[in-house]
Amino acid sequence: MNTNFKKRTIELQNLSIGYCSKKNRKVIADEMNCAVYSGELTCLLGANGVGKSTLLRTLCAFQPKLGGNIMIQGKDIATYTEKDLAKLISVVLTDKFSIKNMTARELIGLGRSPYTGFWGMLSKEDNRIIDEAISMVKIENLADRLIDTLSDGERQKCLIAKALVQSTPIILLDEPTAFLDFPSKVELMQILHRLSRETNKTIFLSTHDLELALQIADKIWLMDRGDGINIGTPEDLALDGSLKNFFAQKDIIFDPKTGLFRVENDFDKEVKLIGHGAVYAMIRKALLRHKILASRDTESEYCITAQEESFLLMHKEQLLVSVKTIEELIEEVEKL
Ligand SMILES: Nc1ncnc2c1ncn2[C@@H]1O[C@H](COP(=O)(O)OP(=O)(O)OP(=O)(O)O)[C@@H](O)[C@H]1O
Repeated sequence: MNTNFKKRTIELQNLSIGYCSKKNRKVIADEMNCAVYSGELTCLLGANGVGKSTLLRTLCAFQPKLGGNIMIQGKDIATYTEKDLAKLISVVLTDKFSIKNMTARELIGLGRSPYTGFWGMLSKEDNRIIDEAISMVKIENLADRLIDTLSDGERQKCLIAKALVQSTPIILLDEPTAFLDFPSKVELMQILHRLSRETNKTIFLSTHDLELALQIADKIWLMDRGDGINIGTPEDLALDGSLKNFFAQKDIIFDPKTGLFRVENDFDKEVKLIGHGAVYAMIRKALLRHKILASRDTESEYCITAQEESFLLMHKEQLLVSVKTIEELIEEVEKL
């Protein structure tokens, strides 16, 4: 992809975000200087309460900034009218809402209102765009259902389709994968990634689905209360140690070799494991979960040999037992 094509569509200049009441000024994050680019899927990661939703709400002007500037396509956000902004930025937030007597298709159709006016009739072209979004998010079966009869995940998909029909160059989403089952999470992230590539849209979303974000996002924003915002490709952040430090927590290890997180178990038994491929990896994984370290490098009197159709448990040279499943193997090793 031609990188010149990427533009700084959202720019944070010395931005300070938070909440202000008559008595109180609560700064959530400040001195933010960074940009979100078009043609990229950018994922915002951070602990609960760090300010991800606050940042997203501030970037779409749903709540006032405390200081600094937000530039959208090179112009201060304050200079846009509400109507202009609706043609520039579509937003999916996490706020719960209740709508009676409206079908999913009608709700999605509201995404066209910047072009039709709220009560405006949908044109043939509007309906084509709505059909396209419904098929992109794969909710054809929900289109005629009433919104308040849908599950949280189904509703979330409708809101995403509504954002898509708004046909804006920028889409902001607050935890869009939160209510989705795993295949739907993967599918949605892939749709958003593809959309950013194919249509050069700027897509910026917050998520707690770390592994998915690390695999699919072009850029990651790590938001931290103390260290501010650290930005890079998932791979740069892995190599420079940022991810490791960011998630440094007891029992969670970021493995830069695989680029994945793993749960670090203490173990209280060690067994030598001979085998290879998926069987080796699965036995090792299952035993680790049971606090038993098993690897080819382990020194132990006990040894498991993974064969084609059975697993042999040996003590020195003597066969103790031969079993067929990992479940049986775990039972036997736990007896040692
Ligand atoms: N209306 C409000 N007034 C004052 N403080 C608020 C308000 N809304 C949120 N906060 C506080 O601002 C901080 C950031 O909240 P925010 O919802 O942005 O975090 P988040 O990173 O999105 O968290 P999560 O991952 O749990 O959704 C939190 O400490 C929260 O309690």
